[in-house]
Amino acid sequence: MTAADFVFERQELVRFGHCDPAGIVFYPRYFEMLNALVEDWISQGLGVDYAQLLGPRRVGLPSVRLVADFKRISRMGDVLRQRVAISRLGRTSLALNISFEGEDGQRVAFEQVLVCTSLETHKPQAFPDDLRAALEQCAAGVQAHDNKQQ
Ligand SMILES: CC(C)(COP(=O)(O)OP(=O)(O)OC[C@H]1O[C@@H](n2cnc3c(N)ncnc32)[C@H](O)[C@@H]1OP(=O)(O)O)[C@@H](O)C(=O)NCCC(=O)NCCSC(=O)c1ccc(O)cc1
Repeated sequence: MTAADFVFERQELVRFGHCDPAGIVFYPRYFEMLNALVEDWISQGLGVDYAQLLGPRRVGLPSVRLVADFKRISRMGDVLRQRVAISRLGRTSLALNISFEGEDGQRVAFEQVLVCTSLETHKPQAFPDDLRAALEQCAAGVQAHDNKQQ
């Protein structure tokens, strides 16, 4: 995964409330950071309001697969660079690679698969048109960038 593959990036400060008595990030807090990152990418990066999607539009994006590799510890006051890459866009599913990095290198690497569902039936359904168009545009941007590199 190179920098050109990432479609969304931001920084998050590690706070007191993220840490355990050992003074390092407690791993469930990383999953909360991951969830917030994906919500904000969809709303801010893709321009599809996540609260509207889950609320009035009744579209869910539950995770069906989530793998985490914890490579280095993080402490209060660290700034984590958080980056999202699309590894596969299917009919109803979206596979992501997500990286949290500190000054010493990668802290956590996630592989996540989300599935688009109806919150009425909790069954998989195709992505709504606006979300699919934004995801396709995002993935195509990375592709175009990759082609330029070659
Ligand atoms: C989501 C499901 C309805 C999908 O049903 P399935 O029977 O698996 O559907 P399908 O077999 O048709 O698969 C659907 C797609 O997912 C893909 N899929 C399904 N499982 C997997 C796994 N394990 N790996 C990769 N891809 C998968 C599959 O390949 C299909 O892809 P497409 O080709 O792109 O269509 C069902 O798996 C389910 O209900 N799982 C439980 C989900 C759950 O409870 N997750 C944890 C809680 S969700 C959560 O925390 C949350 C946080 C924040 C939010 O905003 C929303 C939810």
